[in-house]
Amino acid sequence: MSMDSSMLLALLLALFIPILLHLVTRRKYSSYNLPPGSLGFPLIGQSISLLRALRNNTDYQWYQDRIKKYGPVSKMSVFGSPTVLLTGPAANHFVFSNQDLIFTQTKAANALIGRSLLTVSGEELKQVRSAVQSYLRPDVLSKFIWKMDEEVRKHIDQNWVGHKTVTVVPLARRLTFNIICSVLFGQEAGPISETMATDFGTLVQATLSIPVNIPFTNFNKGLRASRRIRKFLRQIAREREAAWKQGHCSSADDFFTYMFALRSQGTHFLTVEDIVDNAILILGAGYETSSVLITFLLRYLANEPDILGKMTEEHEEIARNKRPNEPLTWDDVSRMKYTWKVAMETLRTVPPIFGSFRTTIKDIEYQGYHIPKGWQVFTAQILTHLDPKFFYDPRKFDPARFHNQSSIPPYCFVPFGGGPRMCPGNEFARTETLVAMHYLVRQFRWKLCCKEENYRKDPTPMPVLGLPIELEAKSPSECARA
Ligand code: HEM
Repeated sequence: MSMDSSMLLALLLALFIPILLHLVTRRKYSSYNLPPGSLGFPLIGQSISLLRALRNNTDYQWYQDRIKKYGPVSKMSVFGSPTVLLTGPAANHFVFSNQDLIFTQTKAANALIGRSLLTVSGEELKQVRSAVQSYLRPDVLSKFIWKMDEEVRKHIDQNWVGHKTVTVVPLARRLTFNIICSVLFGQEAGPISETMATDFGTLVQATLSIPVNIPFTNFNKGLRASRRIRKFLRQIAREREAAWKQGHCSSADDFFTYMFALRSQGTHFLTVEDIVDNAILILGAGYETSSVLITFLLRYLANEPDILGKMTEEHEEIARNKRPNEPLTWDDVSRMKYTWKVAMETLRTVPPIFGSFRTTIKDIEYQGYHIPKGWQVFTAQILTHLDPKFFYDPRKFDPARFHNQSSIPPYCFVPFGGGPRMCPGNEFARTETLVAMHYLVRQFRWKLCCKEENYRKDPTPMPVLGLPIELEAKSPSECARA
């Protein structure tokens, strides 16, 4: 076939496939009132266009263009499935709470993470969710706060002190990974996190890849990393199980022992393999998201001297009541109220997770439109976070808007999602972020090396250069207790 004729064929296919698909869909769902919009090409649909918008950080405009064209409910096709984009707080509530919707995971994530909270359903889901959530609840976390404190100080001493410039993204990732390993694995967390850090980066990177196992693809690298992580954690879990059975460790020591103790009480029936898979989920879900928050806090604060000043005062006041080197307590963290408002404003403007996907388990209706069984529904957090109806002057970075949180209508501020699948790690993220900020703002001043550094969402937000900053250590009298 000549070049011209193959191009002609490609052009004809490009024209006719969407038309054909449109006719097939129309026929199959002739009695349905489907939302407006187009499903685009089979499999690809609007995925490339949405991913490109995320990468260029133009996703808000991308959604707005759709809303202008089709209204607040529209159909499209992303990540291999017909999908309905729903917008606004009522849509957030619907997606987070409707019982006919189940959590959607990419096929790649399923293969990489295994049989976790994300893949089970019914009674088993309730049991696993409650077990995982109970390990991350405030009264358990309050016992681990000294570990977070220790990890933050060690990290700062090793990676920040004595440096004139640092690149924040890799350091924030390393810090949050070390903290989560320390809280999940207890005493021997150091070598565990050393061994798994690189493989986890590869695994997380592969969760949105095309799930075809061809050598050297991201998916293939992710699978190999996931196998190594699983083998390593399985070995540790087995050792902990044996130690626990012999009474050599207690349920308060680490996540594995805690899960074995719950199992012995009949709270859940997970195998060692399942417990390992859930540990992989918690690690994967927890470290990158929190590192985004710390990164963007540092980015905003570099340009907001008044906000940084108020925050520093809050931390100095807390430090004044402590002995030198005394670790932070739960009570200290509860007093970091202004800092958490600054963090919430950061989460509003740069939510680490771009949206929530669910899959319908039967035909459902939303605002008069039918959404067939097996389709996805999707909401993007940024749509309510940047809507001037809910947040006055939404592009302005203004933590004061969180002074009166009851003025924010329900389901408008949803960085941690909502409903029964709301992030169980929200308190964990809050605590580690506040501990990290306590030591950073008291020990350093910093300037952005590149004032106009853009960021992309890949799919988590990330400054394109990794946020290099110039550091200046505060004098000992300025940070006597840090
Ligand atoms: C700033 C940090 C964080 C943000 C913004 C965040 C955000 C989210 C969101 C939006 C969801 C729900 C997604 C949906 O509804 O589709 C979620 C789920 C989840 N998060 Fe987080 N997260 C953060 C930190 C953490 C941490 C530190 C952990 C663990 C220690 C964690 C563990 C999880 C788990 C296990 C799920 C799945 C829950 C389920 O399927 O029921 N997250 N997170």
